[in-house]
Amino acid sequence: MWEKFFTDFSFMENPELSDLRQMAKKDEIPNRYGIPVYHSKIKSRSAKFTEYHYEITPDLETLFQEVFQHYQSRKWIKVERNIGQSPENLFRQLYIVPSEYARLAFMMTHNNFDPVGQKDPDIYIAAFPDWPDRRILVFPNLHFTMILGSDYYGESKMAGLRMAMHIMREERGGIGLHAGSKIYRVKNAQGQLTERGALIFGLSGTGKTTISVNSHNLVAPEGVEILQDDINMLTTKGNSYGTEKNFYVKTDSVSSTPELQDACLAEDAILENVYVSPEGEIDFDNMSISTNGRAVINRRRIPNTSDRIDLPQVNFFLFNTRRYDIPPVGKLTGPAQAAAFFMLGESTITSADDPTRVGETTRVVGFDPFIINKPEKSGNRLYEILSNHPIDVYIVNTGKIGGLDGIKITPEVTLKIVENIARGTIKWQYNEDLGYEIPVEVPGLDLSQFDPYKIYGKEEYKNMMEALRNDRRKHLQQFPDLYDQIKESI
Ligand SMILES: Nc1ncnc2c1ncn2[C@@H]1O[C@H](COP(=O)(O)OP(=O)(O)O)[C@@H](O)[C@H]1O
Ligand SMILES: C=C(OP(=O)(O)O)C(=O)O
Repeated sequence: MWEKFFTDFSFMENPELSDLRQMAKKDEIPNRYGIPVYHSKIKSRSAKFTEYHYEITPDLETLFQEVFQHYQSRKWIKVERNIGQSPENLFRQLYIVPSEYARLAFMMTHNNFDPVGQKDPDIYIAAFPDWPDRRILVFPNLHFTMILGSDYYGESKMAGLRMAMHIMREERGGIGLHAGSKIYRVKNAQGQLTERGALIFGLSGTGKTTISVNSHNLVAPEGVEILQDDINMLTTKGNSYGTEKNFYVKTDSVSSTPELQDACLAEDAILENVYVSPEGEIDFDNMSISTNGRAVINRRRIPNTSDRIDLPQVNFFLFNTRRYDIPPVGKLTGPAQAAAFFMLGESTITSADDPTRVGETTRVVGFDPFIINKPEKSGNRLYEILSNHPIDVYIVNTGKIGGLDGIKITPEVTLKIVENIARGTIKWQYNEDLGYEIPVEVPGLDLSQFDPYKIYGKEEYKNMMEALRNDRRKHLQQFPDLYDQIKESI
């Protein structure tokens, strides 16, 4: 019966962007830039209200009927878009939403690719933003997501990408990753120009976008190419397909990220839950509407982008981790340890997650809150890919060292480290206490102020790391299908 949502309502099909903006005009907050700004009722993803269903029970069938009847007389918009650009790996997505919520259809249309070519839908999303109960129902086997009671665009966007990542793992032999992508064209230690592809992982607020869009002030013939900032599809061949035509960035970092500023105030930006003053000024740093202000921006307005979004070869991963007890960077020992750190998904809670719990440790498999089920399957797939391709994996600490009031590892320090990773110019040494390599020397940087042994003392730090590694091993025991292969590496 769920299919009826996509066939039996009265639809306006694939309206033009300009028509969608017109239809959403009633929701716009006027501003001096004349760009669309909307304030939604729900301002972040409803993770606690997200349910996964593998069969349609009589209760769900009744819910479908009730919802269908309630919305039957409404006018609807149907948006057909592509996730991904390569004919070899794209996903056709059907999205329906009542026409009162044209702003959501507007953002979805802007964010994704035109549906070139004939193709049956791979992904179905039906949004009922004004249903009185909030429930996000995910049906992995049907490739269908039903959004009840949320008008936050991120819920609709991630419904599509969450399902695409699942299909990638279950049906296409690869793995969907919560990671941005970029290409470095840099001189290595021998002075030769090399091209290195990077995937940048991290939970919300840990610097994925900051690192993904940065130019590192490289000068031609050196340079970067910015590909994606959120979701990538890694294949067993070691290449990675991008997913989004444009970016849906958090606007709290716009003021400190010059690469994003123009794009966020351009005529083709769409802002969500960003503050507008009574005089019509847009203020990204004013969090009174939400700490989760967002913008769909034209990716091509970010310097160093091109039309391509796919990464031909992945050479290294960055696991962004915001912690208070590890050095600014570490190099993992090999595929088993990389798979272990992927399963650990270690970080601390940032203000993007919950401003009242900043600093608490958290672990999310794959640094990815969008894995639907069987996380070990993702870990095993990654292990397999890393075992067959020489991909180096680095832990990048974008937090502080020495506790909540400790020494801040600034974006400048992190960006210099990442540049040197790309060049291959860091001198590494194995550290017994951490169980992986840490830098002895990073050209152009003095990392001595971040030395944990100076901050904590030799004995105390050794004990702290021993406790952490024991805790990691204990945590990983919940993944028995992978544990035996990775336990020695921790
Ligand atoms: N060492 C660091 N590396 C990267 N970002 C940092 C660092 N320290 C602080 N930040 C700040 O943290 C925020 C990270 O936000 P963002 O890059 O949007 O994260 P994400 O894309 O992972 O959600 C930015 O405001 C950035 O300036
Ligand atoms: C859209 C979301 O995902 P991300 O933070 O990865 O952009 C979200 O979590 O609301």
